[in-house]
Amino acid sequence: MAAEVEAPQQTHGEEVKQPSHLRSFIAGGIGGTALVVVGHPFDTVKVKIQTMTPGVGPQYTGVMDCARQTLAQQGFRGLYNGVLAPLAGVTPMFALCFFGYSVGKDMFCDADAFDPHNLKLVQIGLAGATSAAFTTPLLAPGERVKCLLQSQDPKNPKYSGTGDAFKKIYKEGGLRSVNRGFTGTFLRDATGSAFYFSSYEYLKVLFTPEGQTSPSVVGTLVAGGLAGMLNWTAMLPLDTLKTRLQVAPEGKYGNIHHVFADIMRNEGPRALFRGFSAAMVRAFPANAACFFGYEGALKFMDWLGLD
Ligand SMILES: CC(=O)O[C@H](CC(=O)[O-])C[N+](C)(C)C
Repeated sequence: MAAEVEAPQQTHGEEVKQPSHLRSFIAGGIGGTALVVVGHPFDTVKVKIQTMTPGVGPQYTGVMDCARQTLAQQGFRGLYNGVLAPLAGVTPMFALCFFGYSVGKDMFCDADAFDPHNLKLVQIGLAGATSAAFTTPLLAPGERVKCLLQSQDPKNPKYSGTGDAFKKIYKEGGLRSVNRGFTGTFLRDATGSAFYFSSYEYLKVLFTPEGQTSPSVVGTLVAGGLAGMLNWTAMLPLDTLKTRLQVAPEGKYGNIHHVFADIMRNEGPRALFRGFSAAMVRAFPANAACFFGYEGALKFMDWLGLD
């Protein structure tokens, strides 16, 4: 059942070598750094548009206008405001995510699961979903605080920053409150990661020219970008449920089923996909960069002769 990690696999006469857990961890961290470096300006634009108040402060007509105004007023640095926090959080999170995927391959993938002529996408998807077990304990409390800070009233903020929010939430409801949305975060990421990794492996094979073992740089970028978009398409409804649960006043909802019932009753299913365009605009370039960084790091470790 378990895939022989690092051992070349005989698949229709072709060798498919999977990176070890350690190499996956390192390359995943580098992929995560690339994701933040490329994705952060898109995130800045998204947050500026989301938080724009009609008639008050700067007004933007759309994504391009917001990017243009920010560049004109603050220069390139303006698009990278606040980049250190995601860099510190996302890099280890992606290292754990790719490590978890590697562990998942051992658990769910047959030795020939990566045979390019017969990819076992369900097995690869299960391996991808496994990554959520590794990232959720780190991510869920971070998401709870991030969502509270992003959604609070800027004129009457309850929290002054990340540390303050952690302290106040803990004081109000202990660890249970800090971890509110844990199950939602796990379900969201397990679903997204199943699509993320299985679609990436599929597209990687699709874009690999006959007789070669890997796609071109453009092939890797397109495969990564599309995998990111599919990840977000699959996870967005769960992301909406998780976020609503995490920012709700104490006692409003018991779990994401209650949030789902409430949304269906009062807003309808479209509300589950709110923020879709903003997520897509960021997803392609950010995840293209992520897989470019990941594959590049693996090649670099090969070149250095590191096992
Ligand atoms: C929510 C999230 O972190 O999605 C990742 C891609 C992205 O755009 O940040 C993918 N994954 C869930 C596999 C970490």
